[in-house]
Amino acid sequence: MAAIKTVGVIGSGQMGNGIAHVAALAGFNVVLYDVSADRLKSAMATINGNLSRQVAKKTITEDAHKKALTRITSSDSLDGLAACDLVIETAVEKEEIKRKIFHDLCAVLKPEAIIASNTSSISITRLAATTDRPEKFIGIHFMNPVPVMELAELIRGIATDDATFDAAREFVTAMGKQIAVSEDFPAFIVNRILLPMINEAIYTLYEGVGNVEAIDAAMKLGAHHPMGPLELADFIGLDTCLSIMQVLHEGLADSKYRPCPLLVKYVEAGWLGRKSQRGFYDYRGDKPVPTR
Ligand SMILES: CC(=O)CC(=O)SCCNC(=O)CCNC(=O)[C@H](O)C(C)(C)COP(=O)(O)OP(=O)(O)OC[C@H]1O[C@@H](n2cnc3c(N)ncnc32)[C@H](O)[C@@H]1OP(=O)(O)O
Ligand SMILES: NC(=O)C1=CN([C@@H]2O[C@H](COP(=O)(O)OP(=O)(O)OC[C@H]3O[C@@H](n4cnc5c(N)ncnc54)[C@H](OP(=O)(O)O)[C@@H]3O)[C@@H](O)[C@H]2O)C=CC1
Repeated sequence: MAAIKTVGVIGSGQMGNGIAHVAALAGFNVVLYDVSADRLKSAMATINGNLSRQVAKKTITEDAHKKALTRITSSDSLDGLAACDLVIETAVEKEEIKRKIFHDLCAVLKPEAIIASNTSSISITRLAATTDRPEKFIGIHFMNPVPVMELAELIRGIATDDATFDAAREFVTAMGKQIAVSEDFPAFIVNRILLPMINEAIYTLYEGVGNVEAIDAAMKLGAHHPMGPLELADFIGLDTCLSIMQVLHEGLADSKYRPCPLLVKYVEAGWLGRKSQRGFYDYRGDKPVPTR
């Protein structure tokens, strides 16, 4: 299989801009695609800001910052991804949206290109089956924030071939990440363990066992988690948390994965966490304020 030089990233939200950032720093050419030009503009500003933060902390040089930015181009048309060797899909965690993206992508992408999904939970085999190349389809699950977290999970679908797996492993290693290989089960490894813990924290709040501050302090100070579970839920995005719990609940058919009704209500209200400035904390002021 030819070496990966140009990487497409679909979706320029927090994961898409993080993957584009780290791939460009690692020397890959990146084409960042999103449906809205405004979204792309704000993603490029975020990448620039995060690179500047690394320069200020002296973890990269100003020259590396400048070169990384020149390697990223943005496109609000899928045609912009035609020449990519690898395309990583990082759009919202909704299966029907991802299926439509893969259908449209296959029409423009060169036949030898690899397609990856950064999905947090959805079956790689099922997503692969919506493409014209299931053997060249793989799950590459980066963690948030991508520039900081050391891990990416690699998930083969039933049809993924060895050449695709090896190329994905080489790419992730070149990005400076460690790999954990997961079988294709709902939510893979990290989220199979992490999300039920977050969902339980929301039940703990729902049942009045503790308030937001007490629950987060308990897990930060009592279990040395870097963020409390409710702060982390806001950081991940409550829509994404709910989608992952729904995939676990439906995929494993066990009531222990039932999404907490309070999580459902927050998502229905459009309170999605940091990205909408309101979740278990209110982010509209100088510092986050617990809401319960
Ligand atoms: C849902 C899924 O599908 C899978 C997932 O990703 S689950 C989520 C997994 N992620 C986690 O669990 C994150 C838990 N939280 C943490 O590890 C830490 O709170 C944190 C690393 C995010 C921030 O750490 P902190 O000490 O509070 O903040 P801070 O000192 O400002 O930052 C530490 C580093 O992270 C960087 N950073 C923080 N937030 C960042 C962001 N959003 N983007 C890029 N870089 C960021 C900082 O630049 C800093 O870098 P250096 O160490 O090189 O100086
Ligand atoms: N958040 C996390 O901690 C992690 C998330 N993931 C996974 O990564 C993916 C993205 O998550 P995240 O970055 O947090 O989500 P965000 O909501 O931050 O970003 C999603 C982006 O996708 C865009 N989008 C929506 N529909 C389309 C489409 N049809 N084509 C292209 N782009 C589209 C959205 O645009 P708009 O807002 O305009 O709709 C938005 O810019 C999900 O599958 C999630 O499960 C994986 C690891 C960690």
